[in-house]
Amino acid sequence: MTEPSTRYQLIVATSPEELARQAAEQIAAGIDLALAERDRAQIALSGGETPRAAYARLAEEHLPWERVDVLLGDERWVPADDPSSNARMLRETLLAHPPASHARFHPVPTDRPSPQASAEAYASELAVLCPGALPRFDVMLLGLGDDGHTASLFPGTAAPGVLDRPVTTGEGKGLPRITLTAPVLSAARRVIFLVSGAGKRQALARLLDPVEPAERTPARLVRPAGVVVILADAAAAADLPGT
Ligand SMILES: O=C(O)[C@H](O)[C@@H](O)[C@H](O)[C@H](O)COP(=O)(O)O
Repeated sequence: MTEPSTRYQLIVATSPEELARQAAEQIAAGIDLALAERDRAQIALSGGETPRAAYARLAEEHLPWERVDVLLGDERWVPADDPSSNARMLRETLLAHPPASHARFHPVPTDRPSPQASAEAYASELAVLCPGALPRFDVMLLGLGDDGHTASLFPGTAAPGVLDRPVTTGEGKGLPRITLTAPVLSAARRVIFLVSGAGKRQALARLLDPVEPAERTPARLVRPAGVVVILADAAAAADLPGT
């Protein structure tokens, strides 16, 4: 039986400021929905460069941030103060000032003796924060690499094929990594891809192509029950029909 096809909602922003605003609004809406039903919300955010402006914009949202658990969808296995650390990027943007700095941040523990030990420690923390067979995040913000990866599920590596645990190790762009696995990305209540730049044009077109194999574009492994929101700028969306 073929998988039911994932439904995508594409929103094309006409400026970097609008892209950041749209992303902040989508994340804030997911948090609001969660907090209307439960005491706390858990969000998983992407690393890389694209989301910086969105996180700076999100930091201004007046939400009950003390009720929000902020985590990362993936992390480079580097010290917390390393320039390539996603945790460092979050501390410089979203978590730099109130009100968002009142959120409870759970960085991937990259201070363990090995990536595997860090992955196990992160999985243990997840089991407490999101109890149940599979951690279910309220919001999952994902980036898209020009090679079709998302989080640290890189094509040609083992990580995209790890389906029996919530966290695994991987490698990408020359760095060892810790990443949530495809089942966790897909279990999220609200999945948002944030994609910017002409360099992502082919990867975005492949992500939206129903016959694109996930082996070549691991971002296609993200198959939530609900609609996947794709926030893109005009440069990334240029090849898409109707844009
Ligand atoms: O740790 C990471 O590198 C990210 O989580 C990764 O999945 C990122 O979202 C994409 O590589 C896009 O990165 P840019 O936004 O820098 O293009």
